[in-house]
Amino acid sequence: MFLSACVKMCENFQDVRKIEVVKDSQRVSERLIEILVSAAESVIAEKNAFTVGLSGGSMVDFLCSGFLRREAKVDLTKWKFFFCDERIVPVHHSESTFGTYKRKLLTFLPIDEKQFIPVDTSMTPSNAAIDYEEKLRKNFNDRIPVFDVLLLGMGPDGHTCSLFPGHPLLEERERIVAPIEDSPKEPPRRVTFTFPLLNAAKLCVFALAGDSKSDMVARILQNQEDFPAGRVCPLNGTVLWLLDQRAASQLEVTLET
Ligand SMILES: O=C(O)[C@H](O)[C@@H](O)[C@H](O)[C@H](O)COP(=O)(O)O
Repeated sequence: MFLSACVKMCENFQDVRKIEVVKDSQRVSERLIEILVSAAESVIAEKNAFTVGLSGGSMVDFLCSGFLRREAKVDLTKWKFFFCDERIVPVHHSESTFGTYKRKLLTFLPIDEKQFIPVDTSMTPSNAAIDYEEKLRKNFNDRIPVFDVLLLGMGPDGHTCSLFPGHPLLEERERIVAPIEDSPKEPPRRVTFTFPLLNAAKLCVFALAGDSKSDMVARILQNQEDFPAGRVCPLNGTVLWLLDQRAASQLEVTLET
C-alpha cells in the first residue's frame, strides 16, 4: 500500500525527500527490488551500465529476500556494485560486508564476482580509503562519482554508512571516501563514503523496517532533528525513505486518496 506522506524539501538542498510506507519488511524487500530494477532499466537503456552502492547490516537480507521472492528474472550483467562503507577486516571475516554479500547474494544471483568493486581491506583504513577513491574515479568519469542508486541503512543513533553523530567526518567536504578508526559500531576500523559523494547520487534509498527505527525516523523526518541519515539529500537527485509501517509508526502520515 502506498501511503504518500508529506513530501518535504530537504533543508539547504533543492531536492525532494520522498517517503513510502509499506506493510512489512517483506514488502520493503520487494519494493526495493522493484525500485532498483525500474531504475536500472532506464539507466541501462541510456548508458549500458548501472552503478549501485551497497550498505551492510540488514540491507543484505533485504536484497536477498527481495531477489529470491521476485518471479521475473532480472538481467544483472550490466550492474556494478560498490560499497558505501566497509569494515577493515578480512573478506572471510563474519563482519566483512563484501564477504557477507559473497556468502549470501552471490550464492544464488547470476552475478559475476567481478561485478563487485570491493574495498582492499588488507590495507590500513587510511590507505584503503585512498585506494578506494582511486577505484571509484577509475570507474566513473566524474570528479565526484555520480551513482545511479545508493542503498542505505540507518542505525538507531541516526548514523548511515559509517558516518556517526558528532563525528568530524560529518564535516568532510574534500574526500569522497574517508577512513574511520573509532566507529562506535563494531568493528571500529572502516572506510566510508562521505556526504559529498552521497549527495552527488541520482537516487539514495533508505530501506528501514521494524520498531527499533521508528523513533529516529520520526526525529529526522518529522522533527527535522540533525542526524547523519537526515543529511542525505542529493543535490540533483532524490532520497527515498522506504519504510515498513513499524518503522513509520511514529510518523503522522497522510493517506493519498
Ligand atoms: O556496515 C554497516 O554497518 C552499515 O553500512 C551501517 O551503516 C548500517 O547500514 C546501519 O548500521 C544499519 O544497520 P541495520 O540495517 O542492520 O540496522
